[in-house]
Amino acid sequence: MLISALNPTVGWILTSSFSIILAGFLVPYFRDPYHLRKYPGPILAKISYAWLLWVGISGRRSQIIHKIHKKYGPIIRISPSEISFSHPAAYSDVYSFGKNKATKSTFYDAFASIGLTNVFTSRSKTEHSQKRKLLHSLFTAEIAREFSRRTCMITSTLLDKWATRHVEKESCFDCVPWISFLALDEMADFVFGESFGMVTSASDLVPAPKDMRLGLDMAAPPDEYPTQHISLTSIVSSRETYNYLVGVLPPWWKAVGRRILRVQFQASTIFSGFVAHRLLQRLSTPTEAPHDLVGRFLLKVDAQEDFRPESLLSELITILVAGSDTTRNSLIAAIYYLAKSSDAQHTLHRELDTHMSSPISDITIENLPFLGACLNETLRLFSPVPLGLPRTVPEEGMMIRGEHFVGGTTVGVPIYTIHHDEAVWGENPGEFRPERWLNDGNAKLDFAHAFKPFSDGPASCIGRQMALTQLRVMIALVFKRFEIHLEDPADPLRIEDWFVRRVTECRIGVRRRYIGSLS
Ligand code: HEM
Repeated sequence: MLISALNPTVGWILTSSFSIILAGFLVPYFRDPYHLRKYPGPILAKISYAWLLWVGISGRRSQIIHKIHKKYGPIIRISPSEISFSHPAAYSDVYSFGKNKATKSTFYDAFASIGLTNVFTSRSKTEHSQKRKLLHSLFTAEIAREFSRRTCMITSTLLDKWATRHVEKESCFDCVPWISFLALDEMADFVFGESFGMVTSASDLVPAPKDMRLGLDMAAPPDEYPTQHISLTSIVSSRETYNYLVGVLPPWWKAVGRRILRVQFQASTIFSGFVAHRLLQRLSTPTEAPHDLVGRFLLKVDAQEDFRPESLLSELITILVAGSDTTRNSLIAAIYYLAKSSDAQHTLHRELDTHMSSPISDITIENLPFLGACLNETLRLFSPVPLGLPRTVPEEGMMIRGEHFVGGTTVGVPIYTIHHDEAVWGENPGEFRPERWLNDGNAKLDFAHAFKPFSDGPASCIGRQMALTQLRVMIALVFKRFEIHLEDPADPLRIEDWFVRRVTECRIGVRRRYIGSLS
């Protein structure tokens, strides 16, 4: 009003701009192309993608969506085109195998590295199942068991370092960087047959090509171009932040997001160049009986003429991150919960002392009930991948929880929310209670329908066996060797929510229980 009175032209421009912007939000809302107007949700979420973006940026998406479900009910609208379901029964409707099931949404496009799709980013069902078939035999339970010996070795090196640096000095420390080194080293060993050496050097600085375009040139000899040292853990974190935030944006805003998040986008290129460099080094040292993923992959595709190293590179970029980020944060969470609950830690100590042999045997580790219960409870309570993995309803539409959704609608069931459902887990789903997983002989435990840390169906986690074996071994080794306490028992676990929940700090103290290393 004031501006109009002062200058009618400025006032007119402002009023018109405001009306156009408002119409831009309200016209799609009233046109309702996805027939979602009847579903409740925050008003801003119904008319604009800004709400979901804000929730993403806040780093608290899982808690906010969980709260919104409590407020508005089991089926809510979280963006103009997206619906979230909180009932565990919706999980199989959305994600299980089936003819007319939903496919991955455009959210996954942001995760495509070097311009090529991989098993994680393929949205076409046919392409996804081809890629999945090719990788399937590289992730068997047998391979996971074999790899557990390497996990033992690398973990024991880390625990030796803790013993000399922190037990002797009785000092508390942040275990996050250490466990980041451990998880990345293990994944490097699994993929390339050799760790990045981060645990040994107690540093995340690794050599990468100075010019990433050269690194990505699969024809360039890897040892002939100049390198620089990069901080691998910060590069991986920046890359994940970028992928997640650009992923949340609607397709026509993704280009803008890429410009705004230039620095994080660069991290993505640097990481791709680094992995390409490692892959080229690995390809230049052939082995006859390979025990790494690259070697096994090459044996498989040997007969195929159309093999391109770039397509293997694209898979490796994803596997290295998917396999390290998830296990790293899960292990830190397990350490935190056990350090906080002295009863649970003592029960675990007793079980490990009674049954765990040295050298560590895979079979004993697999059959330790309390260890298994601690791991399940961590994966439930922490929920390493917390969000409703976004799926697009196929053209012909689909039924979810008895409701029909039209083609193009995005749907998801937040894993964090079903992991905290009071109807399944009881009154205090926010508590760490490993006992809930132990059958006392009376109750029949039936949590499978509401326990989905690795998701379900054709795109569920391919590394599930690997992750479970690795985590069991690492938790067992850590607690066989040390008694762990939190520096400040009142400290909450500091978490940021991205695609994978990220622990930002966890300060602990360690006391020796066992002299020598178990490897
Ligand atoms: C605690 C550890 C882990 C958790 C909680 C976890 C969780 C998940 C989840 C929920 C998905 C589905 C994602 C989606 O549909 O968008 C997934 C997919 C995937 N995970 Fe894991 N993961 C873990 C460890 C691993 C490991 C160790 C590897 C590899 C070594 C791995 C490799 C993958 C790959 C390649 C996919 C894509 C599969 C596909 O789309 O077909 N993950 N993971």
